[in-house]
Amino acid sequence: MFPLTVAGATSRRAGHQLVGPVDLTLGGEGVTVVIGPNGSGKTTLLRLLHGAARLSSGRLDWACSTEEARRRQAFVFQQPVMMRRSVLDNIAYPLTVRGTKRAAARAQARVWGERVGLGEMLDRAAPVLSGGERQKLAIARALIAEPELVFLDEPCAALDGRAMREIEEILGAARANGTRLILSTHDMGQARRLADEVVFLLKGRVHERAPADKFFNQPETPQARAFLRGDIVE
Ligand SMILES: Nc1ncnc2c1ncn2[C@@H]1O[C@H](COP(=O)(O)OP(=O)(O)OP(=O)(O)O)[C@@H](O)[C@H]1O
Repeated sequence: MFPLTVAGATSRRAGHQLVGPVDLTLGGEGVTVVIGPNGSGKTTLLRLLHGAARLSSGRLDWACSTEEARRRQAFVFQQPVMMRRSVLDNIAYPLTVRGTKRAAARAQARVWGERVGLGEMLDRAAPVLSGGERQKLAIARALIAEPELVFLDEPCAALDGRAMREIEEILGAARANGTRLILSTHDMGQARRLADEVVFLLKGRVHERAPADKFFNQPETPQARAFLRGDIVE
């Protein structure tokens, strides 16, 4: 499915350009972390790449058909939606909608639930989970169908250090397993820990893109330097 080639992509709403034009080529390996100030377009860009937001102009070309690419990717939303069923059934859901028999889907969900540290909670109702537990559920549910690419929009927003560390470990294991990850974060510590490369957005456009080492040690633009210092960048 890779590379994904994005050319002149824009997203407009009610006459306002939210994102773009964006030109990017994304290869099939590693972790891309999208950073930028509030409102710079991180969520919109991830949704555009995933096909969950409409392209107003420009192109988005996968190496395979768009339908095939959609089947091979998953998206973890900032506030994951939980069905009013057990944790186990929520994790199993992507398999059951793909036609896997219920018992097999639940057996596989048990494996993934344990892998993300929810082994003790599989029979609980999903809506009562804490924020960190919900994120773990959402990640297990995203990974269970073994997608090649997973988008995560602020996967650790409002989580404490321990929950963040656990989720980063899960993402590290997915990366080591060959899963391509594209995620947004406000947390520069997390960006440094996870990123192979950084895409820095400003006003809906890619302001700077670089390998993580280069971006964090020698950012090219004054805006990226200011952002990394924690200054207000608009
Ligand atoms: N459905 C929408 N209709 C109109 N404007 C929108 C819509 N969704 C997002 N926007 C606007 O588009 C811009 C980019 O928003 P987006 O949520 O992508 O930014 P972000 O970088 O993810 O922000 P944050 O860091 O605050 O989550 C913002 O100005 C936002 O107000």
